[in-house]
Amino acid sequence: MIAILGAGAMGRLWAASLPAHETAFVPRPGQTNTAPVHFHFQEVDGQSRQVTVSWLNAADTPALALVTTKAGDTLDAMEHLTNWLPASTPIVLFQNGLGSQQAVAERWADRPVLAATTTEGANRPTPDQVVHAGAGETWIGPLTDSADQKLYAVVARLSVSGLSIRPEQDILGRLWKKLVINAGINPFTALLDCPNGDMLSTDLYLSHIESLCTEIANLMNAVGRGPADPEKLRENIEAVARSTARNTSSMRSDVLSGKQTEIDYINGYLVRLGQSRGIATPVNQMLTEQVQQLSSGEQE
Ligand SMILES: NC(=O)C1=CN([C@@H]2O[C@H](COP(=O)(O)OP(=O)(O)OC[C@H]3O[C@@H](n4cnc5c(N)ncnc54)[C@H](OP(=O)(O)O)[C@@H]3O)[C@@H](O)[C@H]2O)C=CC1
Ligand SMILES: CC(C)(CO)C(=O)C(=O)O
Repeated sequence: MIAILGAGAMGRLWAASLPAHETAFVPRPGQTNTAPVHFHFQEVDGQSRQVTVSWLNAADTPALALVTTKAGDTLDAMEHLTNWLPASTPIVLFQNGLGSQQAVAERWADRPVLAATTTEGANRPTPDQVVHAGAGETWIGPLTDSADQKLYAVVARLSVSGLSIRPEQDILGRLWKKLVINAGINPFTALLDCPNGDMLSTDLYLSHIESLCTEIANLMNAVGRGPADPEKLRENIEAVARSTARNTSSMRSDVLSGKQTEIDYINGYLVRLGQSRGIATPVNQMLTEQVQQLSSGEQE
């Protein structure tokens, strides 16, 4: 049995892709409605099928747990999850950005905690519909000592889904690469309310991207994630913006649907890191504050 904490787009993608009856969603504390969850799942090729997923019950002892909550919900949600899980059960964190993964790994340092970064794309146009919008790759790697020996078994277990999964010893390195892309695309597209490709020609983007990349490179070099060259970071950001030109970024999508964004774990993480290292991050700070205002409805 694989427990999935977070029955949103990503959690449902995994539930639909793994063998039927092998997964169960973890209920929230005090949740009374434990009727199975039914939803329509649309595959990448456009075919649809009905999926049914049960809720975990007290008698279940999951062999693996996937945590597919948003970054900001993860630490609280994990408190509840760990009551259900044997101490040896591997836990895989799927959050974007950085900060939440390290917080979980520190809090549960004795448990096998792993992190994943994925380029799979899933969305939920209506509550009972999930669309697998794009096939990608998922990289999984250990965050705690006891996760090391579980890595290959976890990858094998999840590969049954048919999704492309690979082991990655330096998962924090991969998360950093994704963080750079998200930090350079997500806040601009949310503030400009535009698809990824359209930000590239805007004044907001053009007047800040050079300084943003310099701030990120300074941080990467300071924390041993270098050598990082601002010009190269910019090229990587722009290559992804062009290859996903018509996409709505997850941050723009969160703002449009009135959800909490993950800005605090993307540019906000970089601001906190800068504060702890004495490195100035004014552009990251400005973007973080503006997106926070946007999603709290304070912006005019
Ligand atoms: N969707 C995608 O294509 C991708 C997503 N990711 C990352 O995966 C993570 C999840 O994303 P996504 O699935 O899109 O987000 P969603 O908002 O669709 O799903 C998150 C789910 O977690 C639930 N949740 C929150 N708190 C708890 C809790 N305490 N206990 C149980 N469930 C809880 C939410 O419930 P409720 O809605 O009721 O609040 C929601 O159903 C994010 O970090 C995202 O960046 C990464 C790459 C691609
Ligand atoms: C790469 C990018 C920017 C694609 O939209 C993404 O990961 C996101 O939207 O969060």
